[in-house]
Amino acid sequence: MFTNVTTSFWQGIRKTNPFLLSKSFSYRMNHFNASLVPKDFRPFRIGLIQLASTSNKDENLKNARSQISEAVQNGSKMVVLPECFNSPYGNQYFNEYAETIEKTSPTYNTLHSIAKELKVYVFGGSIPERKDGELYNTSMVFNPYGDLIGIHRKIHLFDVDFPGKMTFRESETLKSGNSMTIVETEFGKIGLGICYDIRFPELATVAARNGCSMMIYPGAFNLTTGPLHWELLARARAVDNQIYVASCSPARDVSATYHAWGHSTVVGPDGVVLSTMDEKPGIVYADIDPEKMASIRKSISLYTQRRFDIYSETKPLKLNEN
Ligand SMILES: NC(=O)CC(=O)C(=O)O
Repeated sequence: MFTNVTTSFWQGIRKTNPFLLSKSFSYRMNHFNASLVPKDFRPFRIGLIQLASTSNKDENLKNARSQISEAVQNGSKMVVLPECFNSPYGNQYFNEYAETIEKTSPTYNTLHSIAKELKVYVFGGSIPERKDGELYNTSMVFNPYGDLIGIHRKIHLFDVDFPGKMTFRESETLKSGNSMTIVETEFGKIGLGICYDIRFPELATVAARNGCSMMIYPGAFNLTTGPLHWELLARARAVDNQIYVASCSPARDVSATYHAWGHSTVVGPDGVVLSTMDEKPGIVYADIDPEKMASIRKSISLYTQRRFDIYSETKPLKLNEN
């Protein structure tokens, strides 16, 4: 009843103000809890491309194009590719496959043209990037006009040691990025991290406090860390911040030197897995809905209950030196 009265009041006003005829305005007017979500957040479908990456870059780029095309035909307005989607993942490959980020480079050129032709936001997984004599693990984001609207260089490098199981030291070949990345889209602001970045909750929290409705993480966990933490971390970042989280992995290739976990996943702002899959090639779809975020934020009001007076100051942990 209350909603009807409000709606007819605004319908009268809209006749006199063209701005109020905008899609954006009517979406917000019809959504009772819109004040609980970032003001630019709109509904859309996302498609995570769990690509079967090989050692053949041209083949990977062709395959990415055909999978993105399928995702767009199925209604995706935003697509995500996996970490190192156009090369094998490993220190021994980064230098050979690295590209500079410029219009003539094969991956830039392909992602730019896919985005433009298919009119879709492309979160281009990541590639080994060469810049000023250094190598980075870098993600490019293109809007539906084909413009490059974001570059994220993996901040936290994957240096881990599980004795007898797996050891990986990205820092042997890569340099770490030095800045956070938030891209502005017509569906709202999206924060971007690459794989190991998901383990650092501050990144997602700062992005969420800066108006991001979603974090996207191209990633390639493995058969040791995947079953342990892949889903847990995506759900944790979502529930901590009451935002959407999407993690996009390559499909598993048991003939490669690194075996990706797969299981690309989208988690809702309530921490529940919305959509996921196994380790094979495929596409994970999810409908991203501001109303769902408003609903969980209304039920559990973390945003008004935080006690910054108690814990706003954070300092690095001091460990014993010996
Ligand atoms: N590959 C990564 O960067 C991270 C990973 O596999 C993990 O954190 O586990």
